[in-house]
Amino acid sequence: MANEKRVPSSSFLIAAYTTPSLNVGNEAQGTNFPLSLLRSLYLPSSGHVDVAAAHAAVRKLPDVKRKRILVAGGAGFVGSHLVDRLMLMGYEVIVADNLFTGSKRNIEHWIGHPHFEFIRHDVVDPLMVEVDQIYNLACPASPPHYQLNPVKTVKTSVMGTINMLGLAKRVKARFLLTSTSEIYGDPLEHPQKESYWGNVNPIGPRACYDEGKRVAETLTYAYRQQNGVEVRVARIFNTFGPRMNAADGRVVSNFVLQALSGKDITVYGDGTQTRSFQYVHDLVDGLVALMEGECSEPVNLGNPEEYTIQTFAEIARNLIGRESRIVNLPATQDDPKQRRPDISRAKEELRWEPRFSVKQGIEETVEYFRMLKEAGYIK
Ligand SMILES: O=c1ccn([C@@H]2O[C@H](COP(=O)(O)OP(=O)(O)O[C@H]3OC[C@@H](O)[C@H](O)[C@H]3O)[C@@H](O)[C@H]2O)c(=O)[nH]1
Repeated sequence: MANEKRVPSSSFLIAAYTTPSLNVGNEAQGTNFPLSLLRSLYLPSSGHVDVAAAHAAVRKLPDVKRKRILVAGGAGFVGSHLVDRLMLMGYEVIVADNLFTGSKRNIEHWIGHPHFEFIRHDVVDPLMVEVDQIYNLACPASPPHYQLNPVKTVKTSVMGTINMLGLAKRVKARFLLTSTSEIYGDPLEHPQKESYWGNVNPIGPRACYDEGKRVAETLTYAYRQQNGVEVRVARIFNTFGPRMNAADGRVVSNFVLQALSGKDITVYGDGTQTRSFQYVHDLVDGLVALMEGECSEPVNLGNPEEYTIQTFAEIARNLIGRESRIVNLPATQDDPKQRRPDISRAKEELRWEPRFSVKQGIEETVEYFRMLKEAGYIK
């Protein structure tokens, strides 16, 4: 693969990109693939690519095992990585996405594949398709994006989840909700276990997302109880990686892009707030393990490696090796002060835990954004 021959400038990156044997996923769960194969789906290549002629090879499954899977929000950052994995595993995948924060570019390498279908669709409207499983990832997830139109964010979480659950009920599909660590709000318990009920300001600027996802969880268990729908709930902690929207506004893409351009690295507040960051391929492993497994309780999916935002800014600057200054801007309202998942349930029930360190993930992400810049996709 072309990118493995490149010699990136930082010694960290050299180590990461000359390890061709690195795999993602879990062999027993069929999610295992070489990292180099996944990279080939998101690292830009030079020149023009005939996408229809360039589909990656997918596993051949017998008809009875080839599930039909709907991924709502499948053109987004996490959704598109999930789609890659499900396609490579040999399933038939339908992506429904309104392309509000998602992008066709994230899935264009599957367009024209006989196992793949894209529907431009907003989940606030009902959808009827025959499927065996539904992953509901449809919702803006970055704070600046979800706060842009808070009413729409609530509608997407609530009506979108009702529509997807209604579909699951009608076609007897298993349903997975991607919930969030944000349902714990500004947590008074640390680290956060699934049994913690949270500390959410119901009328603050984050409420449209936090409360929207809390109602989505309520709806999920109500459909289970009332209609016998098979449900799964993932509470996703901060996730980063290739295909984050460059204008996303979340901390990892902001810091990496700022450091790559030699601009100021913007820490909101005093930087003592903490987050725990997981690399996107680990999350995808966890989502598939949850969907395929037997656990119907909510499950935290995150990497317990916790950093203050100030330290994280220093890591970004040191890793990328530019002369960026770290500057402190005003804190945002209701910003959670600490966040770290307790992942005992995921370990026990799904046999899942993150395999990428934050450092490895950041190296991969830096390389991704560096290549996007070099290819002229972003400034
Ligand atoms: O440029 C920036 C961006 C962000 N930050 C800070 O970095 C921390 C993380 O902020 P992010 O915007 O990346 O993400 P948050 O943790 O606030 O919310 C996230 O939570 C979990 C997921 O469900 C969602 O992806 C998102 O809502 C916050 O303390 C934020 O104030 C900066 O200091 N500078």
